[in-house]
Amino acid sequence: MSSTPALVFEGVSKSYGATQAARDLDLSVLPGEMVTLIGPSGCGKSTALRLIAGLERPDAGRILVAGEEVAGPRRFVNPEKRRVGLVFQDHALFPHLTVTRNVQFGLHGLPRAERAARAAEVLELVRLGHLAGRYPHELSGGEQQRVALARALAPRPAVVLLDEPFSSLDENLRAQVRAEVVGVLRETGTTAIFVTHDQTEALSIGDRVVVMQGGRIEQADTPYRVFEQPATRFVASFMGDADFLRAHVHKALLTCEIGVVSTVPGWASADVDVDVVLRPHEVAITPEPGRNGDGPEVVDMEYHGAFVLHTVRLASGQTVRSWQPHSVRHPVGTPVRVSVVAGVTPTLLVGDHAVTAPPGTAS
Ligand SMILES: Nc1ncnc2c1ncn2[C@@H]1O[C@H](COP(=O)(O)OP(=O)(O)OP(=O)(O)O)[C@@H](O)[C@H]1O
Repeated sequence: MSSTPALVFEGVSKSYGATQAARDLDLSVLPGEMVTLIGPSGCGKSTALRLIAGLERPDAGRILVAGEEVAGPRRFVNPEKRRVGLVFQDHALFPHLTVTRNVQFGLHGLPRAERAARAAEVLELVRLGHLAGRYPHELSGGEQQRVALARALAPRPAVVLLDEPFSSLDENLRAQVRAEVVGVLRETGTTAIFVTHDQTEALSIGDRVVVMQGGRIEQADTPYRVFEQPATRFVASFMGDADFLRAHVHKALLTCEIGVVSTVPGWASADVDVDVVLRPHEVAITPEPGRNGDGPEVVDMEYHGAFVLHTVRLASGQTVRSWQPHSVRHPVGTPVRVSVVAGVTPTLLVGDHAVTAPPGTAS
């Protein structure tokens, strides 16, 4: 496999009037890599896709697809000339064309026999060969999405862009179609950029997750690091539930309102205030029946089926959340002791940024 990146963004910016939809984006995507793009509404995900597809021109920076500059200060390659395939949320199939003709649509440069052969090949790949003669309205939503994928793959693009491809499908179908689409992309070693609103989807299908906010990339990292070592306060709160407690590190011990949280190796000479990020699965609670005085107390219990989310109010008034297995249900009002699950190394923040070394030293 070539080591030339399938896609490169170099300092790419794009504004619409006063709105900076993409700010100085840098990203390099390897061939075969699957990248998920996530962030709140309006953070610039679609703009990033539109820039790659050539539906927008960057104001600054360069974009390369498979080593070829497709957008830059002196160059702009039209969408149809880029080696980029598109799959949208609403499938965007031509209603008056059969499945085969829809798939052949992107292959106009080829001789007729080759077009037919390639369309048949990609329809087999998405396991829809038997439905080649049908029209889009004769297909289920999941089948339509597989046709859209076949059409995007037919011209052998260097990158396939998928803009919320599963969001119009109902929840049960979504998991199945997602598995099929991801399977085909993996099987064919296709480089793919997925835009999604769904944190679990972003973490489960991405080799890398790119978290955006306000037109910027906050973190581009493996799913594990994005979740377990968020780079910023925003990433910590956006990718999963998180509570933030004021804390202090002294003599390499991290303490906060709930007591000693963990040791912080390498911080022996530090004496600093930080915020500690606690996720509900990292917080343990133990009932203290009959305890007197003010202390942590369950103020909410939400049953989620396999797990029960307990919200606990600490003496300071701040709340933390704790996931418990489904059989553990501490009713509202239960006095509890709160601690951090053994072995957890929580993320520490100074201001809005995660720190791995005491402030003022090289991290
Ligand atoms: N054609 C346009 N003209 C003016 N402003 C635009 C245009 N397209 C996007 N924007 C603005 O640019 C910002 C980024 O929009 P974009 O569609 O990229 O966000 P998004 O992350 O894809 O949002 P969503 O998740 O809601 O689809 C938003 O503030 C949006 O209002």
